[in-house]
Amino acid sequence: MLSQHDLKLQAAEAALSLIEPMLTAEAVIGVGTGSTADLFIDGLARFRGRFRGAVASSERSAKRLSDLGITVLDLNQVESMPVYVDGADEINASLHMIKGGGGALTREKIVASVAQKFVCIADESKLVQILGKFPLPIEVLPIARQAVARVALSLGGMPKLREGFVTDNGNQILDVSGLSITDALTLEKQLNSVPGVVTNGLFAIRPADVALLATQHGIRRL
Ligand SMILES: O=C(CO)[C@H](O)[C@H](O)COP(=O)(O)O
Repeated sequence: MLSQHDLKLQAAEAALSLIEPMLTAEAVIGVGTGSTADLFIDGLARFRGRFRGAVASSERSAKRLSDLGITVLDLNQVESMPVYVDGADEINASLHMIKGGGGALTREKIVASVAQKFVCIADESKLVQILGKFPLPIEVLPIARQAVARVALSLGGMPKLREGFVTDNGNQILDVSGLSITDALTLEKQLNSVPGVVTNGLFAIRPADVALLATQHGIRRL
């Protein structure tokens, strides 16, 4: 029986096999945040020198990349990226996701938006029919915390401030539980239109292109 760590490693290795042909001297790889992304970063170090560098979606991933000798580029230095690889907290069959369990949702969304392909890596437990069991993170400007919380309540959610947590952008996170998200695209747009919301953790406007989900019997590709 494979542990969750083994499954995450399996997904990370599957992504490395998928992206290996994209590693050229000019290629910049977009790299996500979280325990599965960490395993991807560790494996990416094997290919150091075969690609230009990486753009990270968090300070944490940037440090891990540079500690392993991978060049970390600022997104402003990069025009295009063949691929962005990241984990998810939940993913559905439409490849819509909830992300931001690690608090890096805004930079994740920005880096993913520049990449040609978004590869989601996760263990199969992240696959759900309906998004929303995992509390939806919303990054908010501190001044807007209560105002955004009231909007979340009006939508049927239960917002909770992520205590003692500050994002890489200096903002706060509300984790909203109790939402049954049947139309992720509409909710993503609706929440992003609330003043003070930096972004929310729904990835439906820009879903994944491929999901590599590790199971006890190998990789399931969606
Ligand atoms: O969105 C994220 C971080 O903001 C992560 O991708 C998500 O939380 C999954 O993390 P893990 O790979 O540790 O399960």
